[in-house]
Amino acid sequence: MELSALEKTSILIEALPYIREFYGKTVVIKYGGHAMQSCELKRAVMQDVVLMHLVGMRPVLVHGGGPEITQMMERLGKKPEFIQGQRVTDAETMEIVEMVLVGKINKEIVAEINRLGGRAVGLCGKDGMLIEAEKQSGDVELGFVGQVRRINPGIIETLIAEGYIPVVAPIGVGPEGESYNINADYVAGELAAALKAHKLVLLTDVEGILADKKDPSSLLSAVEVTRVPELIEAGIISGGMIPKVQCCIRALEGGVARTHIIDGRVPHSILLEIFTDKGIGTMVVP
Ligand SMILES: Nc1ncnc2c1ncn2[C@@H]1O[C@H](COP(=O)(O)OP(=O)(O)O)[C@@H](O)[C@H]1O
Ligand SMILES: CC(=O)N[C@@H](CCC(=O)OP(=O)(O)O)C(=O)O
Repeated sequence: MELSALEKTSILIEALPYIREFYGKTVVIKYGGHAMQSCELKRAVMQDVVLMHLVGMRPVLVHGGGPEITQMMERLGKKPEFIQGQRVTDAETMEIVEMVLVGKINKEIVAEINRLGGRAVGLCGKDGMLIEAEKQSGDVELGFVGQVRRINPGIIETLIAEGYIPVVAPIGVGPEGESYNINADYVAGELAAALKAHKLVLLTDVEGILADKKDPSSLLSAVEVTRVPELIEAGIISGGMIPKVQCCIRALEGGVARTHIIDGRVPHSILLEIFTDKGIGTMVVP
């Protein structure tokens, strides 16, 4: 469908209030591996990020890449294993995780944003000591799975101030310089809190939080933080959705104004979320 010049102009004018609302505001976007399915979708996400930046927002992208890590492990003859949604990460797996996330996916995203006219810089938690981490505590032994000890957002703030779009791979650095594999959702929540972001948007492969996982029409458009424990207890929120809500809660506690879980399979879903009244997906609210 080709739009007329007048239609294009009116779309821009309708976006004005939203551009004004978000001008100069930091928006952290978590781009999950399951929403990286096709080249077209990847490009649409990068276009959204470039456009946000061009109209004066300050997007920061945190990416995952779980399915690609799994594929690479299988190619190298290793069997991926997950406990409570987290990858069991021995030393060899840690090397693979770092190669795939930092060496491959991070650089692909940076190259695509730059090709589209943005100026992206790729980082992992080791750069500027961005993500200080430690071995995850708990009953289960997950090897080099880490938890965030401290975010040092200085390097991100410097890049934003200089007009760059930071792209962050979720690898943390330990006291001895060792690498830790951290779920990208947790990194996004902690980073949004440390940056006092205006908004956190998590892109995933479902419509949002569903009351019935098999029924997309059961989408919960808003979920209050106080309801989350009972939803987890009842098995309504499970698996990969648990880190996502936890990450939203962490961000809200850290002063982030709005947190959203939206469908990354819908082209330009970030723009639909930001530039329309409708709102899509689930908003996690205090
Ligand atoms: N209540 C729920 N509503 C929607 N999805 C849910 C729910 N509970 C668990 N899930 C699962 O969470 C998954 C999203 O998490 P995950 O696979 O880790 O995505 P990503 O790669 O985007 O981080 C969904 O595909 C779905 O299987
Ligand atoms: C500890 C842990 O599980 N880390 C994740 C890191 C990548 C990630 O979070 O990717 P998605 O956002 O695509 O799920 C992993 O190894 O798969």
